[in-house]
Amino acid sequence: MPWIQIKLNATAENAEAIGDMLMEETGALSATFLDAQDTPVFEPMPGETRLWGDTDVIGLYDAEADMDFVLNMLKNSPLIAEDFAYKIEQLEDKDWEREWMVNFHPMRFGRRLWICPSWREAPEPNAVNVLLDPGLAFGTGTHPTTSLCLEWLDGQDLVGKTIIDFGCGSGILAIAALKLGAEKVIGIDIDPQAIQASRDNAERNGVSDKLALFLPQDQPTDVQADVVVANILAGPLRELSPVIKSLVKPGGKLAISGVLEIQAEDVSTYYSDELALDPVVARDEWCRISGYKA
Ligand SMILES: C[S@@+](CC[C@H](N)C(=O)[O-])C[C@H]1O[C@@H](n2cnc3c(N)ncnc32)[C@H](O)[C@@H]1O
Repeated sequence: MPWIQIKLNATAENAEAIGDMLMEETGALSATFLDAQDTPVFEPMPGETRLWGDTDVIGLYDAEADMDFVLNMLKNSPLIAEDFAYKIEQLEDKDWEREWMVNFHPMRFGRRLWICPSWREAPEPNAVNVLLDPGLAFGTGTHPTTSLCLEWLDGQDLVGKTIIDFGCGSGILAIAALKLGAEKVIGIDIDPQAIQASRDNAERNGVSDKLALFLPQDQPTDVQADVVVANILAGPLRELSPVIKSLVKPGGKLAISGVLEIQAEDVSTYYSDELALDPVVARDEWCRISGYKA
């Protein structure tokens, strides 16, 4: 079925009310919010909607909808100025949630490791290939923080090691570690969709028996690993630093990412008391902090 959409500009204060109005009073099938200025909002919690100061609201209708009626309702709404700017567009029918798949290609990280979309052919069948479908979870390798972690993992000797992937998302780092020879990985994530995506991807790669997945409240206590990776954000990395450091065995290694380059010095201070830190590695505006626990 083709669709028709109307896009109008709003603010963080009135965007949600306009979205509700489009759905409740004008018959929109969905209302979505788009940053009008391309300002990044990093990782909302599951179920949380964070809006930008300058937000576009998009109402989606089926192609038969009477857009004159919709416009009339909008013009008479106290939420919207009478001379508001809008754009109406016809959309082709697509699987929108999966649209990003078109641009997801096999990518190499470090020397040995390839991340390949599960629906494409692996270009180097003899390489260490991770077949991935992130589903609705974060982690395809295209984000600099993921690529920094993948390259770091590729540079480690993981054979026979135990790994903890804190904030596992699609399971990309956990599965890469297993394919690089790790004996066992524990993946932890606050998002049940991430746990599901990690489980599906582990199965796809034939490593489910070596990957244990937990929501944080269920994670085993008193575990330690040879290698810990945590690609979350500066806030949780600061807050959870005592926990994350305690997960690293003496003699083990840690890599954290999800940190902006300008936050690196500050975040490092939360880890430098227990780990000998390597030089920070940056890519675009992001970076990786890694270290060794004596
Ligand atoms: C940036 S993604 C990283 C995904 C994947 N590991 C990668 O490197 O691409 C961060 C993941 O951490 C999870 N996360 C955020 N805060 C967390 C917390 N406090 N405990 C566990 N997981 C968390 C998010 O749900 C998300 O799946």
